[in-house]
Amino acid sequence: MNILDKIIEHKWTEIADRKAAVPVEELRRSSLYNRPTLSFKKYLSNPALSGVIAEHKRQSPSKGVINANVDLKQVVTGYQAAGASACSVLTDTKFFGGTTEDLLQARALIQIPILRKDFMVDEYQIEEARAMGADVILLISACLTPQRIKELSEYAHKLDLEVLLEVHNAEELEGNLIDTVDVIGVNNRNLKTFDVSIQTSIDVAKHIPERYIKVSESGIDDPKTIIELKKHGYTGFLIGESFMKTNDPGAALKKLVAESK
Ligand SMILES: O=P(O)(O)OC[C@@H](O)[C@@H](O)c1c[nH]c2ccccc12
Repeated sequence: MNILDKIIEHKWTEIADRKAAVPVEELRRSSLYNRPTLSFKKYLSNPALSGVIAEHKRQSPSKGVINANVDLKQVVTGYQAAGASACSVLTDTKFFGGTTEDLLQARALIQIPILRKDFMVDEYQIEEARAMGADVILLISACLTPQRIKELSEYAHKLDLEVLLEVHNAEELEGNLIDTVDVIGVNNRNLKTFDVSIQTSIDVAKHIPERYIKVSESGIDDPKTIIELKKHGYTGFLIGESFMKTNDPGAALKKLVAESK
């Protein structure tokens, strides 16, 4: 079993436990559930912002512990102050060391869109994302059928959440270009093997229709890479590790953005 299969297998157990602990009606009663959401697309296309979706990530299955002493407040407020277009917060606990509490805390601290970064396979998780104060969810093509991507993204839209569709190749893109998907992200990291190559974004770029904002995800740590990706039409950059491994992630973002202009 590859790592993605293991994560998804565990997700179903986690979802069953969470549904039993907190019924969906209770999620819908939470104070953040009806807040007006922020448009991820709008923030990503604001030229006054950097295009960076800056990620809060303590650990990952591929890198182990990235930063054991992170202070979430310093990280997310630093990202916002440095011009992040949005913030991505990992909420998966078992594999990434994130929590629901992380997203709730981030929501209370920043005013830019927040992506709930998790492995979404069930509508209940979208309800949770709404109740946590997220604005956008991630749907990963590598672990969903086109039919499920359609259903989950329509569900997200009904709750006023936008959708970042993650693909890793042109085949995954095909059949998933539906109206309720808002932004296309190309993951440079293969979630089954952990291989990282920026070439993935370059290869897939030409298959993405013009109407979508293009985001390149993972393994970005160098201004030259951003400059190269921009040439291929990318205006969004999802970056975690290279910021999180420093003791001042906001400053690292500011430096990378300044150098890639
Ligand atoms: O830390 P990096 O290499 O900058 O990558 C960030 C982000 O792209 C990565 O965390 C990610 C992209 N897609 C995912 C899906 C699940 C978990 C994590 C991810």
